[in-house]
Amino acid sequence: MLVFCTIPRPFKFEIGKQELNCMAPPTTLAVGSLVWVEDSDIAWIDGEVVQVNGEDIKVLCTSGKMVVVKASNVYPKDAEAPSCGVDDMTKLAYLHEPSVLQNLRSRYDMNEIYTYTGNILIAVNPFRKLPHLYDSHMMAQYKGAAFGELSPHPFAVADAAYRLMINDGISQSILVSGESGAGKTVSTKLLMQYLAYMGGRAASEGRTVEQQVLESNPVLEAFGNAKTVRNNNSSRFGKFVEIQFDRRGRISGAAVRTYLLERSRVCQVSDPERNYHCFYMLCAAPPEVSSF
Ligand SMILES: Nc1ncnc2c1ncn2[C@@H]1O[C@H](COP(=O)(O)OP(=O)(O)OP(=O)(O)O)[C@@H](O)[C@H]1O
Repeated sequence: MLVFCTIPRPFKFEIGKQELNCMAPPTTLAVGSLVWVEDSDIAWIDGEVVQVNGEDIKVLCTSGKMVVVKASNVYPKDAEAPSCGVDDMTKLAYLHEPSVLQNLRSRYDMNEIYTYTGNILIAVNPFRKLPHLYDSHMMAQYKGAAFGELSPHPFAVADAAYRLMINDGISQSILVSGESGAGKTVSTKLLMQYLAYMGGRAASEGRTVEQQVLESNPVLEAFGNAKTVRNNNSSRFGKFVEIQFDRRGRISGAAVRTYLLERSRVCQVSDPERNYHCFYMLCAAPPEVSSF
């Protein structure tokens, strides 16, 4: 059995600063060291230490600005980090917030929206369609490939879970987490699409379970999704998707459990947000459907 759980989170950088600091090797700051300092406009900016005066560090930023910051607020920068980033952040010399963000940004600039941190997949929402990433050719490539062998991808996560389930005979779960609009719903659909590909039955066998699960999404979204300031199709409920497989690894059943629907939205919506899609669909439907 495979389950997915989508959990909306408040906006927060996933890996806490403290935790990351612990992972960074101790560094000595000296004149000439390359560092990251916090910036009110662009979050983090890199620069070079030009003066060390006890706890006070003077940094010449790449923007040309000179700042004085406390040594505890300065993070070392890896001068040898590849400009195209790394596909697994455990390869970074420093695993602190600016280094992680810089790596994600470098990859994003090259249309690489997925990055691993060990066996965790980080997805950066591209806010545009990238169909070549998800076609059947791509699914065929990930089928049976060792985790980490190909570029980071939700298909690799789904494939690893599927194979663990088949080989070890133990149920697997995939947790999809992120702030509103991060791409949880899209990622979950991709995972389901891949599992339907792996465990699906031939079209000749009639309307299959995986088809029914994928087709249930628009209905669930009509009643549980709404436009918010962060996302035009925001899920206002948590979702627990369970997919059951038979011994041969073919999908035999599925269950979708929903919880914590934001019920107050039905009677109270603040502009420019909207009520649940189903109400607008009913109003837009031809009279014979809406009077049904
Ligand atoms: N991998 C992707 N490729 C292209 N567009 C994406 C991708 N992921 C997300 N998007 C875009 O971002 C929008 C928001 O994503 P999604 O609805 O999955 O967010 P969410 O995390 O489920 O948000 P919420 O918690 O509000 O429901 C999608 O409607 C889609 O337009």
